[in-house]
Amino acid sequence: MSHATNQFEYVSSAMLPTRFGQFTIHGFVETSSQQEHVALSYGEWQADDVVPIRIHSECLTGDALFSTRCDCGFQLEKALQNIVEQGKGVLLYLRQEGRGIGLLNKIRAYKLQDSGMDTVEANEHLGFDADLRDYGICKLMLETLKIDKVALMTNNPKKRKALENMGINVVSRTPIDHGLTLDNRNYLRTKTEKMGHQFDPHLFKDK
Ligand SMILES: Nc1nc2c(ncn2[C@@H]2O[C@H](COP(=O)(O)OP(=O)(O)OP(=O)(O)O)[C@@H](O)[C@H]2O)c(=O)[nH]1
Ligand SMILES: [Zn+2]
Repeated sequence: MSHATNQFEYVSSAMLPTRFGQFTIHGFVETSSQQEHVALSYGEWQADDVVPIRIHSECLTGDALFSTRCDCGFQLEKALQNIVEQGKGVLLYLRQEGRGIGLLNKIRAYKLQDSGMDTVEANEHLGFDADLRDYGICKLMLETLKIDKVALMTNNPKKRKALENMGINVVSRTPIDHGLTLDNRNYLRTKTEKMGHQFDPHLFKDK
């Protein structure tokens, strides 16, 4: 089965047992760039159901290498747990490393942050906007999985807006504020103050 749209294509699905439960992995490709993306689904739903989803942007360091410099790994784990606890849901795992600047540029940006810049200043110093991500593929992913209405796990209002602009019905938003560490406190504070992320400001009160 192959489902083509302008830019994205569904490729194939297979079972994916995980530490959290039995998921199915669905592969998609962005035809112009050949960038590969995946969605992990769990459980079953009817066409009219509100399905919990998490849109997660790739972070090799946080997702796979146990970094505490950001909150990504913690959020990824929590999202999969939440989905299993709710009995159904989908993780859309988008390969937009470093908010779209790529892994090696993220390492360059980290180096600048090591010498005092914040995450936004570092991106700008390298000549990038603070956030280059595109959520267009989510539409095909959700269509392929027969989902119209979603309960979105995020702290980032831009993701909600991106989905709504594509005609997806975002019925609710749940915060996913897990993974505050001493190493990422300033980073999370910058996301809240400069990028509009909806973290509880009390999290950053000086200890
Ligand atoms: N350019 C850059 N990217 C980063 C940095 N730290 C984490 N990232 C990337 O940021 C992306 C995750 O974005 P976040 O801003 O943490 O969170 P979000 O996905 O917008 O929002 P939530 O849904 O609330 O998690 C991943 O692709 C990470 O690789 C950094 O300092 N610089
Ligand atoms: Zn990260």
